[in-house]
Amino acid sequence: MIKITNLHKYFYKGEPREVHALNDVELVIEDGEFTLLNGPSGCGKSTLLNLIGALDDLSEGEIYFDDDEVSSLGEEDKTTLRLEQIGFVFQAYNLIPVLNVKENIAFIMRLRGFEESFIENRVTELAKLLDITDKLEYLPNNLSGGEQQRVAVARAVATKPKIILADEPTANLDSINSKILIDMMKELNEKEGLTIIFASHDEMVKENVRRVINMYDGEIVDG
Ligand SMILES: Nc1ncnc2c1ncn2[C@@H]1O[C@H](COP(=O)(O)OP(=O)(O)OP(=O)(O)O)[C@@H](O)[C@H]1O
Repeated sequence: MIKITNLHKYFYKGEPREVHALNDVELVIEDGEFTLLNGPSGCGKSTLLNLIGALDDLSEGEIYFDDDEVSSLGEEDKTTLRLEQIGFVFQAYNLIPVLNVKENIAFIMRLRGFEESFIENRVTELAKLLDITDKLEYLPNNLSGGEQQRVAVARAVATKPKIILADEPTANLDSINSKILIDMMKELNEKEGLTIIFASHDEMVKENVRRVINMYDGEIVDG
């Protein structure tokens, strides 16, 4: 469970233009949720996702992963938390261009020292689920955007993290590929019990998630 209490985030753009990007956010996200942070550009979706993912420091408040309060962790523990418990999917795929699809999917598993036999099986399993089995030897540049994003999802879920944070994952995809991606993520959510949190203003995502958290001007309006 993720529990967020009294969360504020300020950015300093040089005095006096201080940005209050998140304003007293209170939120509980249960294990296994398939949830969207929804709202207009600038309302704070990415900021909230980055704080949940321990990619940025909060200004005030607490974010709990079960019993661990994230902001009180040292840098090393935050890195471990990110590596072991969270998978990230970004708008810009962020695949490693010199590694083929198989190596990209295996990347975090290798970083964490997983057994080669586990890695082989997991790559095969995910490639099947995400329909990229015939692309495993390709370099990312030779794939379509939809395929690249599916590789990014496979890489993010490979180590079986508890949570996937997906920031505008469909922003560069057409509607057909967006739907394919969302359906595949839904299947992963159901099959592997992953908690998935999207930040997006894509209607397609909105129509397919189970919970919509509406944000406006740094606040949670409902959801
Ligand atoms: N690094 C930063 N420095 C200064 N201000 C920032 C920074 N990052 C975000 N902001 C500001 O914080 C507010 C929230 O931004 P955020 O990117 O979280 O919104 P968003 O809802 O994700 O928007 P979008 O849908 O356009 O990605 C905005 O006013 C933005 O300009």
